[in-house]
Amino acid sequence: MITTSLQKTPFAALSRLVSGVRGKTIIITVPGSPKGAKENLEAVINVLPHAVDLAKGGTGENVHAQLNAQKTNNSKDESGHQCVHNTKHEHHHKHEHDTTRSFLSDPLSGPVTQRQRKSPYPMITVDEALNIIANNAEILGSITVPVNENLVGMVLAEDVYAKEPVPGYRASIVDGYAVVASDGPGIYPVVGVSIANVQSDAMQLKPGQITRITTGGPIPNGATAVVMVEDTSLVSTSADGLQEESVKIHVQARNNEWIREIGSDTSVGTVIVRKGELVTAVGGEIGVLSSVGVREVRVYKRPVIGILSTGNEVVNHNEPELKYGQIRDSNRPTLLAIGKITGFEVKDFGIVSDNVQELENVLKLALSQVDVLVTTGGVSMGEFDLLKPTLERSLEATIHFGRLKMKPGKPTTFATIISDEYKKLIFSLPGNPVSATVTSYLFVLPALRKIAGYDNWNLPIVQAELSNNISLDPRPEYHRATISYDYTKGKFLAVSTGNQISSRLLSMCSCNALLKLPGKTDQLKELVKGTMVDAILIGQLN
Ligand SMILES: Nc1nc2c(c(=O)[nH]1)N[C@H]1C(S)=C(S)[C@@H](COP(=O)(O)OP(=O)(O)OC[C@H]3O[C@@H](n4cnc5c(N)ncnc54)[C@H](O)[C@@H]3O)O[C@H]1N2
Ligand code: MOO
Ligand SMILES: [Mg+2]
Repeated sequence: MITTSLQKTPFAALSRLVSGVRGKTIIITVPGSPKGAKENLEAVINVLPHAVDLAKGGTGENVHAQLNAQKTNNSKDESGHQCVHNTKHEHHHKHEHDTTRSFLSDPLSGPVTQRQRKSPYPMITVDEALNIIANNAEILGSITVPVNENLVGMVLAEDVYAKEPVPGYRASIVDGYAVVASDGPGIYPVVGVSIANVQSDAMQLKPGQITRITTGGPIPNGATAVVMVEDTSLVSTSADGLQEESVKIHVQARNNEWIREIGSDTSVGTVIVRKGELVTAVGGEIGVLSSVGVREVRVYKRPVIGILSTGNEVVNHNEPELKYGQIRDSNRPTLLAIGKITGFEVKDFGIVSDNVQELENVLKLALSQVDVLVTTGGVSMGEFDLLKPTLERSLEATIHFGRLKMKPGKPTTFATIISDEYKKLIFSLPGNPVSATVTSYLFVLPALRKIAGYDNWNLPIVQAELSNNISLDPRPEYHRATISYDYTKGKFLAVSTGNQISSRLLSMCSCNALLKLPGKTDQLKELVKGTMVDAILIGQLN
């Protein structure tokens, strides 16, 4: 079965087909895919009568006789095993068992002549891909965490209410004098001082009296307003001249003027943050939670992301010198930075060579430690592009898609694997640096946001006007641009970052938006300056 499959794809060498005999029963395992199952079964179906005969304890002579009669071509290998070649099978080349064994030990030595020449993955649209990802990205559960600056980027797993009122006591909004408003303007004795500080109890104020008060100071019982110090004048002092004895109030205070009532900023029971809302870096959520005495909140667990680069030619970016054919790893530093800045915990799994065993080992190690694994490189049609077969065959991952109708990012691959009861997501992004970066924003980030519990996990989109003509690509393009708001025009303007080839990382520099451009048609070959397009915001507006 493997020999036949190898003529269709070198990945057959990764297959773990097992056949054997238990008692008198022949057991043959075939791959799960209908196509693979059919091909493999067809490869052995003609020898089954012979095998069954032998398994039943027969000599095989009957079958030999039949097969000979059918002019089936038999040959014998050195070990004496029968090797039956199906007459229907056409041999375009000589294949020997030694070669087969070497395929098995190292698929990379499989003959390139037998590689697949068409991708077996259907090309689906970006929207279809996003739907598939959304259906697989699940919340990981929730944890209780303290309220502090580390809460930024987390999403609430519960509605949180104010436990205490703010302010907790009637407080002055200004520096001045607490008065009984109905007393009106006039000269009054200063009977006390209420500064913003701990106090044993509220002071008492009777009509005809005033107290000095500072901003935030507790309003004495009986006071109904505060008059600003600017609206008063000193009349008399204590004998030593250090204290105010009486003060003239120049204005008519209104009832409750300059007083913050208990709970007037935040009343008990107010919803501060709702389930599904993000604690932003703007600070409001953390500030309010702190102000009302909420010391802990329940938030969704944030996914831990693993990042690795693949490729024999890829070396650490800080390598002092490059050998001929080597390339510095720009994908890993980029993706680590994106993961970190968007608020997720990232783990670095380094650079993995294009070797099935090494890939399998590192992928397994990474998947034991992370919720989402992001790899770059090795997903297209080259004979060293091993991610897809390794994921499917060595890790038993389910590949949901392996080719997208988009530029950059065509070979973007998405797989899942059930591990530790959780469904883990694997994004195998294309190796081209721009493709890896763009697809990490378009696919990985929304998935992370959905797992982290965001109500709205999609990236924001605004409309922007093209500042240049742009020729369209046959595939819908995610064109890198810098957008900024033009106040005179009252709209966003988009300036292309130049040559958009997927290897040119400079096109990502100063880019804050991905323009969604349609694929080229006979009717529409370019978008002209002035056209309004959707711009997916991936960076800050400056
Ligand atoms: N016959 C076909 N060839 C290619 C197709 C296709 O459909 N048919 N697709 C092309 C497209 S589109 C892309 S995108 C790339 C994707 O390639 P892979 O994901 O297989 O990535 P590699 O082959 O490993 O590398 C591609 C390119 O990127 C460089 N690279 C890889 N990793 C890094 C890194 N960490 N840092 C910097 N640069 C990296 C690598 O050296 C290659 O130049 O396939 C096309 N081919
Ligand atoms: O789709 Mo590839 O990502 O153009 O370069
Ligand atoms: Mg490749």
